[in-house]
Amino acid sequence: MRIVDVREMTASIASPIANAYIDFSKMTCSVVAVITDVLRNGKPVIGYGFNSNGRYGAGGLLRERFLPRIQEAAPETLVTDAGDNLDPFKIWSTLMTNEKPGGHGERSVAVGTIDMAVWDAVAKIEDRPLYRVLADRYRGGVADDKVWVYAAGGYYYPGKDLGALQDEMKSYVDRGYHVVKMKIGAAPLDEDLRRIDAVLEVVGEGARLCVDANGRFDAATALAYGKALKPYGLFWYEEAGDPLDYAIQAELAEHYDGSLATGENLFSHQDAQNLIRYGGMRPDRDFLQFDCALSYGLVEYLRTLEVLAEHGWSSRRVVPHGGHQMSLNIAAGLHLGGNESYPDVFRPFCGFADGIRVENGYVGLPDAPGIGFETKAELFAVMRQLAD
Ligand SMILES: O=C([O-])CC(=O)C(=O)O
Ligand SMILES: [Mg+2]
Repeated sequence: MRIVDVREMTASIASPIANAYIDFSKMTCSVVAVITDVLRNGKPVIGYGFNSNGRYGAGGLLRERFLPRIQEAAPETLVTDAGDNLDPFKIWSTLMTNEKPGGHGERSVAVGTIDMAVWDAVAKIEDRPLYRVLADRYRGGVADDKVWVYAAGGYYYPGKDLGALQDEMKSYVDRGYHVVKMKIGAAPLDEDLRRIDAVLEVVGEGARLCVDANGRFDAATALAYGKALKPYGLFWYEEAGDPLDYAIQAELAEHYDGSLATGENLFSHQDAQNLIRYGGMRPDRDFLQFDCALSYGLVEYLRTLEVLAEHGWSSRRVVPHGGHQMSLNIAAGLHLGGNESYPDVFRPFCGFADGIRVENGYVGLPDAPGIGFETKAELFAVMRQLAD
């Protein structure tokens, strides 16, 4: 078998929401299709991927550098030795030819998007859901049949008052979520505390709420928030300082004894290792949020999980950013702790299979081959444009 074409396009995920660092008024997302010559029901098997959210589409990198490397490679160098399926590891090495180490920048987004499409194709060619493929390859055949998810939202947007924030959070609880997440850091501390109090009126105890500062705070502000948040007993306090400032993270961990979470803006296993070495993260209570789509894909994620294991971290402490079906498959197949979910924001690149409801904070996965994009009509309507 072989790859016959790789295509990309840029889709908009613009909306008026804002976190403490950016608004999403111009946010875009790359979508990639890997088209193979394998036929199912007379149609070619196509793998799809997209680049999660928070980093813009990587169309320039894809068109100028990464897709040509696949197109120019001898087809037999991209498949398994038996020649019966794509080999994500060989494709990854081809993509990374003549790339220096370090300074990971956003090429990791381009590679992560292609990697997602490759794994979708691999599982479709095996005619099985990706999480089952992963469990067989890496976890002795045992997949989790449901994944813990939390509802991420609570953004700032023009005209949004406390009542609207409460309505939003109540609707997540009504839809089966047990834990919700809201943004902090775009307002002064006292106003954020009023927002937190308002959300807790709706969701109940602090253990059902995460807060996310999106890397906005300097050390003093991170600590001041930490002090004010402590009595709430929150589920976690996320990305307080700059994601690459491990000293802030470590200092916060010394003073804040509740759970911390970070990692969505770390894009390689080396960066993950630096966080573990220097960021003061505690394997008994903290959470790691690396997002494969932003960080060189699942091939690299496997290396990241290995590094974590070497440092004594359980894969159950990993709860990826991004709320996408790829991470949901990885969570179920590789025994992560859960996955983010965006019930409402980033449409249509949010949410999971149509018709599978969240129950008591857990969501199941469809039995469809691949990642399951075809089970999410609104998203697949965008992706399939690349097939025509
Ligand atoms: O607002 C964003 O950039 C998304 C984010 O941090 C999250 O989902 O944790
Ligand atoms: Mg975040």
